[in-house]
Amino acid sequence: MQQKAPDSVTFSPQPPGATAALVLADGTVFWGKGLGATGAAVGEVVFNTAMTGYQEVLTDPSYAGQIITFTFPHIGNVGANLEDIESTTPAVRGALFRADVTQPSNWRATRSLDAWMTSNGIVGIAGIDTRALTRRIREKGAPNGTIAHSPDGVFDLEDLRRKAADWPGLLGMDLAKDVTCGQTYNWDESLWRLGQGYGRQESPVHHVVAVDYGAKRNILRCLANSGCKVTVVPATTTAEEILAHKPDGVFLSNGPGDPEATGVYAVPAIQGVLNAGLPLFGICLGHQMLALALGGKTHKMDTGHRGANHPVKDLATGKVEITSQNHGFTVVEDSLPRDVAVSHRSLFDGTVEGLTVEGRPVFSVQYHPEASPGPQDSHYLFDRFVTLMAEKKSSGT
Ligand SMILES: NC(=O)CC[C@H](N)C(=O)O
Repeated sequence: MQQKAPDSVTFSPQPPGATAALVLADGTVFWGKGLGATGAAVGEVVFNTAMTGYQEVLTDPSYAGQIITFTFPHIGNVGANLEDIESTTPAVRGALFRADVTQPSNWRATRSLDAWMTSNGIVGIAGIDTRALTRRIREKGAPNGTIAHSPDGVFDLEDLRRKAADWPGLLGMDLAKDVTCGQTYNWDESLWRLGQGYGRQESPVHHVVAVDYGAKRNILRCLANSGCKVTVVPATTTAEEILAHKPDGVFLSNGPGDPEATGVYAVPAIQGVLNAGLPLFGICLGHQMLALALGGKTHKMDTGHRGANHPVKDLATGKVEITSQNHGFTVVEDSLPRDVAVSHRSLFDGTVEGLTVEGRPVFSVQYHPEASPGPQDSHYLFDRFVTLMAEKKSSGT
């Protein structure tokens, strides 16, 4: 959310030993101890309530343009490894922690979180009053802020404040273009992991084209493990190019930024795929852009959903799933055309969490059935997609 810069600000005094600061657009300063990369980065300050999986969270490309406040106080205890990553190049702008990051204690750790953040260019602060910051985000919405780590303890607070105030904010921002893949490739787990054929499907049954708006790896892995050959294509791929791969189904990935902004080029492609009658499955940004392609609207939430314990009701079965979430935009229910039904709903705030389309093999969810991190209650959705592809094939249409 863009904040208007106040005319003059009195900054809170720098405590002795403070080597990092989060400076919000309105001049509020949270002081702490720097870790990870040095320097400054601007972004929207959000919070995530997950108690585990910090490395997956920090590497989720959907966090491009955002600084994450971890509400769970002890982050970094199991260090960092080469496997628990959702992308190779983290897009997050910074990370805020309550407790100091200690030396890792875990057999899988190859380095400390601090060292891993440094080598990945992520600026961090420990010792932040994350409760106060989270309450502020809940009360006033996600502010724009600058995170700065300066080992010599020298800060130009007004410059940092102005950077935050001048940043245009996520509304209207297309960030998928920054995190999508540069070229088409086939998902192959063995390319990503050491060790032979880990999770590999020897004879995939269906061919899925996955449009990468900032896809988390575990989504591609879940598709592959459900029996799919997965061809990953860049965000700007047209409908004709997608259809030229002769897929059995098309998947629309998660991703950062404003769905309307990315939708400028993604929606025409999605509409082309819809017109071809192919089975289609969307997650998070993919869900939001599917809604746009069907004629609906999205809007920015006051407080987004970021965590690993969000209850969602499946309206068809009445079952409640505990879900992993990370989104700041949502589909406007009233904007949906008559043939589009809400299939899932958040039990936190009643917002739309899933869509189905009457008479078409098309569905989407706002949350993350691939978890990473989080519970796997919603994994059945990958099977649902596979079933739609199988039915389409056997109907011969
Ligand atoms: N995880 C996602 O795909 C996020 C979608 C979108 N950028 C949002 O914040 O709502």
